[in-house]
Amino acid sequence: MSDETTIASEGGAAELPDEMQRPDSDPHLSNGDFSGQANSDQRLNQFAAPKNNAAVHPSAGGVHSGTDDCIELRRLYRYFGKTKAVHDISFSVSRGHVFGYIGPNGAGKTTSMRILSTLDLPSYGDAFVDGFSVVNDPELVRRRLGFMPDSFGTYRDVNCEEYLDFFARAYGLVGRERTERLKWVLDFTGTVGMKEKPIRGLSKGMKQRLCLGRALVHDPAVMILDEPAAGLDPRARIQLRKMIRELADRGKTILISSHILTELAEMCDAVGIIEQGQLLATGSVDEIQRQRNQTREITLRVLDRANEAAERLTQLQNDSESTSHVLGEIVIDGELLRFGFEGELRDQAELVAWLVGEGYAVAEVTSHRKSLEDVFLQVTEGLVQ
Ligand SMILES: Nc1ncnc2c1ncn2[C@@H]1O[C@H](COP(=O)(O)OP(=O)(O)OP(=O)(O)O)[C@@H](O)[C@H]1O
Repeated sequence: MSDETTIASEGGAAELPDEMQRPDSDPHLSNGDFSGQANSDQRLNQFAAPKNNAAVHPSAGGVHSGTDDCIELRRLYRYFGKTKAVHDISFSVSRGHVFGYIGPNGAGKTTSMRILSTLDLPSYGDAFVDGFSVVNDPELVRRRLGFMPDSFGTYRDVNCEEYLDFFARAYGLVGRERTERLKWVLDFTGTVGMKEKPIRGLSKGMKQRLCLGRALVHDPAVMILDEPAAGLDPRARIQLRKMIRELADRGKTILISSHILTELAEMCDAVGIIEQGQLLATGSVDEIQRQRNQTREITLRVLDRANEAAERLTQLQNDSESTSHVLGEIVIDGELLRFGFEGELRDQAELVAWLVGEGYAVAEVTSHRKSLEDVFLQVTEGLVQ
């Protein structure tokens, strides 16, 4: 996680080529309105401008992408001196989808999320939230976005309800609308029972719920969640996962970073794997697994003559040069034969049929692709800048 207070002093983009330089500023110091600065930089316009098929958003008077992409990163760069925290990242997330952002420590996840949340500016490129540019329309972005940072703020002495009420007021909610919204948020996040508790007395899981509530209080279209499950116990993680899926089913678009890869695999419609500021792979978990890894792990339970069956399989692999599948080394564990298998499901079915045809009693077949965790380890190299 980056330190918010260091942005202004360390925000140079020294390594970027001249034509890609953007004058830096601290968005906090500029009172959140840096659209003037961005507009004055003509070099930004090629990326801040709408796509060819873009339409003008009628109500807000700004620019809408005209597509169903609710989050879009377009050739995004963020350098801190020599550190390429984000280097030419582009991807988009469709409305109502959950996108998992996976990467090792220091990969650039928080940096990109902070840019999307208008807490930092890109060195080059742009990002769009519900069609609005974080560079040119940060105010419009903020109204559509709920950000859950990976650390809680410092409001320790207020209680949970006062905390949520403060943010609801800050977003301009008044009267019955505010009361009803707060009630919904407390209900949805399961924080009703602790609404009068001071924040300093909350456990980690309770704080995470409250933080999610804060991000939801103005009913944003887009949610950016930076490692929301960090430090939660298994039950709380399952509950959080359900909440996130439910929010997506209600039409919210969600970008979520996590180190708990199996969790992301279950919850996300698509994932992006990032390392050293670069996007190494993107797509649905299934697509990435298929692209990166044709290998399935197969386990067969062969009754009576497992050793002999293993020998015949190895012989078959060595003899037939023309087969479309490849068998890895076979590990024998009693009745179980385990091996990697590169090929289609149909090839696998044919292999099992052949064994049965040869008279072996194949009692069980299990086959699965490598997990997201395996693919992650295969794609990334564990490099740190
Ligand atoms: N304000 C800053 N000043 C200088 N360097 C920074 C700053 N913020 C981030 N960095 C650097 O940018 C790189 C990416 O950091 P970032 O926090 O985005 O990674 P991350 O993927 O979120 O990591 P983690 O999973 O550990 O939170 C790191 O090398 C980090 O040291």
